[in-house]
Amino acid sequence: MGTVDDGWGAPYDELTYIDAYEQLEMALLEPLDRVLDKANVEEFRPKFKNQQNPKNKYKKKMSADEEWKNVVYGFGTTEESELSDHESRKHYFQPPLQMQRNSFVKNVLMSFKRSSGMDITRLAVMGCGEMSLEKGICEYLGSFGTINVLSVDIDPVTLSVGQQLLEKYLNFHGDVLAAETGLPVLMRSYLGNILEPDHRFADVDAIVSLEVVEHIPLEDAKKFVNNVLGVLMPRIFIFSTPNHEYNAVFGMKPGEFRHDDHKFEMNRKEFSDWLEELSVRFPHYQIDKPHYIGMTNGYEDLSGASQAAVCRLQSDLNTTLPQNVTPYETVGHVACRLGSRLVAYNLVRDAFLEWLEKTEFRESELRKDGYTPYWSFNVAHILHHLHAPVSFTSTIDEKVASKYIQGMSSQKVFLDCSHGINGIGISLYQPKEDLIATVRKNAMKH
Ligand SMILES: C[S@@+](CC[C@H](N)C(=O)[O-])C[C@H]1O[C@@H](n2cnc3c(N)ncnc32)[C@H](O)[C@@H]1O
Ligand SMILES: [Mg+2]
Repeated sequence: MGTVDDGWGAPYDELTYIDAYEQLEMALLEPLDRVLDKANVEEFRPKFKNQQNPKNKYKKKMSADEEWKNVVYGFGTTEESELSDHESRKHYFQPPLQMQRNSFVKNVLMSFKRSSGMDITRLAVMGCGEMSLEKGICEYLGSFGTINVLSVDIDPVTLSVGQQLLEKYLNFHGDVLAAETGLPVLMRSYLGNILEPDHRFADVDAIVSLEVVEHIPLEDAKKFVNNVLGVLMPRIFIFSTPNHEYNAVFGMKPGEFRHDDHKFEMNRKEFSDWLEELSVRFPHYQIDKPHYIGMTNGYEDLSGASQAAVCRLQSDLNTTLPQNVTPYETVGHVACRLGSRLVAYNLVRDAFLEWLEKTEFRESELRKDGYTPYWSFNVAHILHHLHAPVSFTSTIDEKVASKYIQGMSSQKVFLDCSHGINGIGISLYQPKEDLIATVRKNAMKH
C-alpha cells in the first residue's frame, strides 16, 4: 500500500485488492463456533425490548408526552407512543437520534484517521445490538482504512436480527459499496459478554459502544470501561449513554428512565465526573470533555439527549491480554465488498489488452451484415484472459464487462448482442494499434 498524501482514500494496487479478496473468501470459509437460531426480524421490530417483554407493548404511555408532541408537532398518538423506548420516537429528532449518534462516530473516526495519519484497520463494536452503527458507517470504512469490523453482543436474538439486517443492507447497497474506494471488509459477529475481555477485541484500533453501559449495573459498567482503557487499550474508544436530564424533553417524570431495561442513567455532572475519574486512573488516555448528541429547539440548556466520551490513547501501549483468551463465540460473518467495481474494471482492462495483443483479426471472419464490415467477438472469450482467483472473476458480469470495454475504448468498440451472446463489435476501419493506445490511456485510477 502506498502512502496517502491527504489522508483520504487509499491508492491500493490491484494485487493488494486481489489479495484482500482472496483472504476475505478464505475467512468466509472458516467454520463458526456457533450458528444462531434465526430470529424473526418482523416480529422483533420495531423494538427489541418489547419483544423480550411483550407485556410492555400494551402498556399505556403517559399523556404528558403525547401532549408535548401535540404542542410541538400538532399530531396525535401514533403507534410509536406505545414504544417503551422514549427517545426512539423519531419525531423528536431530525435526523433520528440513532442516526445522529452514528454520524457522530463517523465524524470522530474520520478526524482521528486524518489527524493520526494511521488506518483504523480493525474496528470493534461492543454491545452492537441490531448493528445500526455497522450499517450506518459501512460506506465510510474505506476512508478509515478498515478491513475488519468485529461486533459483539450478549443477546443471541438481537444479534441474529442484527446479522440479518446488516446482510440485507449490504446486498441492497452492493452497487454503491462496490463503487466506493477501499478494501473489502470482513464483518464478523460474536456472542459474548463485554464484561469479559477477549483478545480479538484487544487487537483492534477503535472500539465503539453506543448506549450500552446503562444496560449494565453501574459497577459492572465501570468495570467494562476500565477493561477497555486498561486491558483492551484501543487507540480510540468512543462510548455514549443517555443524558438523564434530557428526559424532561420527552415529558417524563424526574427519575424515570428512558428505557425499561436501563439500570442507571447519569445526569451531565455525573457523566463528566466519571470521565474525570477515568482521566486520572488512565493517564495514557486523553479524554475529551463530554460530547452531546441530539438537540431539540428550545432545550439548548439541557445540552443533548446522549452524552458521549471520546478517549484517545496517547502512548504506544499495547494490550497485555494473552492471545489465548477468547471467550466470545464467532456466530456470523459477512463481506462488505468495497472497491470491487474498480478492481473489476481494471482486471477487465488488462484482460482486454492481453486479448487484443493475442487475437488475430482475420478477414475471413469479418461480418458484413452491418453498415460497415466488422468483427464480432464473444466477451466470454475476452474474460478468459482475466488474471484473478475465480472467487473474484465469477463476480464479474459479462454485460457489465462489455460496458466497461465500451467505455475504456472511448466508444471505439460497440456492444453487439445481435448474435445471441454478449459480444463486442470492432469495425474494419478501426486500427487495432489505435484501440490499444486508447485503452492504455483510459486506466481508472484508485
Ligand atoms: C440499547 S442497545 C444498543 C445497541 C447498539 N449499540 C445501538 O447503538 O443501536 C444495548 C445493547 O447492549 C447489549 N448488552 C447489554 N449488556 C451486555 C453485555 N454484558 N455484553 C454484551 N452486550 C450487552 C444488549 O444486548 C443490547 O443489544
Ligand atoms: Mg439505552
